[in-house]
Amino acid sequence: MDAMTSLRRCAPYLRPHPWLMAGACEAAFGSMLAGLAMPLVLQRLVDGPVEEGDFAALPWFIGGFALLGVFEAVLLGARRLLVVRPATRLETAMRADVSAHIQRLPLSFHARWQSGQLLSRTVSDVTEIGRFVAFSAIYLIVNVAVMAVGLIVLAWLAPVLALIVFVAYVPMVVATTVFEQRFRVVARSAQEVSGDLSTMVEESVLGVRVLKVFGRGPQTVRRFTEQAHRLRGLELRKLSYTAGLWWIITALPDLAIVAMIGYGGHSVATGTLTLGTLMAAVTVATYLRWPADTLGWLTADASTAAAAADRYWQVRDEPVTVTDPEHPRLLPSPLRGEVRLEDVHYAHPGGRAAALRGVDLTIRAGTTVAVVGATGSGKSTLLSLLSRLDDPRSGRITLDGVDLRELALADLRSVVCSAFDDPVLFSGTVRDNVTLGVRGVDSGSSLGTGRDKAGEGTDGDAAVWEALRTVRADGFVRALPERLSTVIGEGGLGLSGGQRQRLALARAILPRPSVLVLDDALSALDVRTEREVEAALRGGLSRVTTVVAAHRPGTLRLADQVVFLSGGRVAAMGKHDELMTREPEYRLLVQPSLPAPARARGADHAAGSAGEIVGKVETR
Ligand SMILES: Nc1ncnc2c1ncn2[C@@H]1O[C@H](COP(=O)(O)OP(=O)(O)OP(=O)(O)O)[C@@H](O)[C@H]1O
Repeated sequence: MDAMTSLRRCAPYLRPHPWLMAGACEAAFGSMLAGLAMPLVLQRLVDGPVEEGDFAALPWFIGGFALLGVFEAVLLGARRLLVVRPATRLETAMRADVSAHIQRLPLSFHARWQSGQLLSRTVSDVTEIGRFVAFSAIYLIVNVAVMAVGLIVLAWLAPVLALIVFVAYVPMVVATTVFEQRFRVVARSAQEVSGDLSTMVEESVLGVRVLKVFGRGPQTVRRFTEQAHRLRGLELRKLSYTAGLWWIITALPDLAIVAMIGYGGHSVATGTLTLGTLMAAVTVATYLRWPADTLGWLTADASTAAAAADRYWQVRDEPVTVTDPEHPRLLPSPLRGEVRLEDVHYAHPGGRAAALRGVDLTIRAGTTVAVVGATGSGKSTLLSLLSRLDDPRSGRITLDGVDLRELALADLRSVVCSAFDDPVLFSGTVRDNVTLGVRGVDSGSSLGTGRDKAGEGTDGDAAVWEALRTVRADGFVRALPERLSTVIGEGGLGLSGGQRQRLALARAILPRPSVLVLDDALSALDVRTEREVEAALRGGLSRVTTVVAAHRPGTLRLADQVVFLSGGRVAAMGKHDELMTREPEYRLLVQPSLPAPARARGADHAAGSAGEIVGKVETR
C-alpha cells in the first residue's frame, strides 16, 4: 500500500476532535495572514505619510502594526493549544489499538515478529505520526495556502514581480517531489534498523546470563555497534537529502528577491512603480521565504510519518485468526471438564512439517493425562491449542461437547488455565503476578495497576496464599521482605527457576480452572518438591482435568492415562506401566538406561531425541 494512503488511514483517529483540528488550521492560517498583511500596511505608510511628510497618521500605522503582531502571536498560541488534545489523543488511541491487536494475534504471529520491531512500531512510529499531525501536517497545508495567497497579493501589487517569484517556485516544487520520494525510502529503512536495534537491546538484556557465560558480550556489543553505525549512515543520508533540498529552497527565493529588487528598483527609478509597492512586494516575498524554506523539512516529516504509518498498519493489518464467535455459547453448567480432540491437524506457519497430524483423544473429566513424546513431537503445540492460543487447521477440540471456537475466549480462558516450563513473570509484585488470571482483578504493574498498595490481609490474599500453599511456594514468599507485596524484577530474575515456576503454577490454579494445562511446568523443581506439589495438586484439584506434558517416570506413573506422541500423532495410549512393557519406543524415551527396544517406531524421532532428553529424564 502507498505510504501516504497509510498516513491517511490514521485520519479517523482525529475524528473525535474535528473542530479542534480545523480550528488549529484556521489559527495557523490566520496568524500567517496577519504576518502577510504587514507589508500592505507598510506600503500605505511609505506611499502615504512618509512620501507626503505627514506624520500625524504615524501613530495609527504603528498601532496597526502592533495589532497585527499581537493577532499573529495570539493565533500561533491558539494553534498550539487547539492541536494538543487531538494529537495526543491520536497517539494514545493508536497505541492502545495496536497493543490490543498484538494481544489478539495468534502465537504464530509472535513467532514471526521480533519484539523490538513491535516496540518501535508501538512507541516511536506512533510518536512520529503524532508529531506530524500536531505540527507538520497543519503547516504543510497552511504554508501552501499562504504561498498561494502571497502570490495573489504580489500579483495584485505588481504582476511582473509575482511572476519572478512564481518562476522560482516551480523548480522548488519539482525538487521537493523528488526529495520526498527518495527520503521516504531511507526513512523507512532507518525505522526498520531502529526496530532491530530495540530487539538487540532487549535480547542482550534478557539473555545477559547466556551472553556472559559464553563470553559473547563483546560480539554482541560489536553487532550492536555495527547496527548503530548502519542507522547513523541512514540518518546521514537523510540529512544529505535534506541539505540538498535546503540548498535549492533557500537559494531560489533569495535569487527571486535579488531579481525583484533589480527589476523593481529600475521600475521605481523610471516611475512605473511606487517605492511603497516595491518595499511591500519585497517584504511579501521575504515573508514567503519561511513557508518556502520549511517545505523541505515539512515534506521530510511527512515522509517519515508516512513510513511510520506504513509500519504501524503492517502490524494492524495482520489478521486476528483466533477470534470470539459472533454468538458465543455459554459455558456448559455445571462444567465437568471433558476435553476431546477430534482428528486435529496443525501446522505452524513456516514450519517444515505438520506439528499435529490427526490427533484423536478423549480426556475424561477430572482425570490427569500426561502427554509424552520426543522433543519436537508436538506436545507444546497440542497443549497450546487447548486454550486456543491458535486453532487447529482442521478437526476440532471440544470442552464438554462444545467446540472451543463456539465459546467466548474470555470464558474459555477463565476455565482452562496454563503454566509453561518457561515461567514468564512480569515486573510487579508477587500478588500482581499470581492474580494475573483472576477475572476482575487488575493485576500486574506491567499492566498498569496500583492494587498492591492495598496491602496484605484481604480476602483475595487468602486465596492467593492458598494457591501458594498448594504449589509449595508459601514458604519462600513468606520469607520475602514484603511477602506478597514484594516487587519481583522483570522476568522474575530475583527468584530461582523453581520459585518462578511455582509462582506461575499458583497463577494457573488460582482462578480454580476446570482444565489445568501444565506444559513441563514443574521441570525446574527438585524431585522431592515436584512430588510434594503433585501430591498437593492431586489433593486440592482432584476434580480438575489436568493435561500435563512431562518426562519423569514419577509423574507419568501418577497419570490416569499417558498419551505417547510421535511425529505429531498419537502413537500409543495407556497407563505408564502398560506402555513400558508394550511400547519399546516409549520405554527408550522415558528410561533409556533399560535395554534397547527390538523395534523403534518413528526411529528418527526417538533415536535423535533420546540423547537430547537425557538431561530431563529422571530414573526412579
Ligand atoms: N513457531 C513455530 N514455527 C514453526 N515450527 C514450529 C514452531 N513451534 C514449533 N514448531 C515445530 O513444530 C513441531 C512440534 O513442536 P512442539 O514445540 O510442539 O514440540 P514439543 O514436543 O513440545 O517439543 P519439546 O519437548 O522440545 O518442547 C516441531 O517440529 C517444531 O520444530
